[in-house]
Amino acid sequence: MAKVVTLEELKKHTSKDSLYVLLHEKVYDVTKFIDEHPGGDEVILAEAGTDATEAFEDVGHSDEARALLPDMLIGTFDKSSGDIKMYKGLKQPAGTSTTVHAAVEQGSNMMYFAPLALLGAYFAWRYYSGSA
Ligand code: HEM
Repeated sequence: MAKVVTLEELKKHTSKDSLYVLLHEKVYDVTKFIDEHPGGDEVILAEAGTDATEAFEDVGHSDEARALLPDMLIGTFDKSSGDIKMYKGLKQPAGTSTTVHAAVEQGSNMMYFAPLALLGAYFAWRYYSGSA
């Protein structure tokens, strides 16, 4: 029977000596595979202890790549064992991302506006002090 892996256990296997990867709520032991990974070891190590699903899917791994997974399967991830929302790579609930996006966009508008306002103030000051 497949094992249930907790967040705590996942976080214990984050080095090349023992490395677990979390993909689609399943946990894989990639320790033996890491040196053979065509994408290199660093990209997988960067996802250690977190949810690698989005990184894995963004690459568009082939069916051959996916066929390697069952051999490395340890078990399913216990979602109740940690705050899944803290996970990098997991989709935000609908709405949140647009709110965040808008806030970031507003922030960057301010970044343009602030120097322009200062420049305007400087020229206004020059104009008025020059004519006095
Ligand atoms: C543990 C599960 C993984 C397996 C079995 C796996 C397997 C493979 C395989 C077989 C390839 C060759 C291309 C293909 O067939 O799609 C590949 C490429 C690649 N993988 Fe993974 N991979 C895994 C996880 C990851 C993760 C978590 C990342 C993180 C970003 C990643 C990043 C890449 C990249 C960037 C390439 C492209 C390399 C290139 O074309 O230069 N892989 N992977």
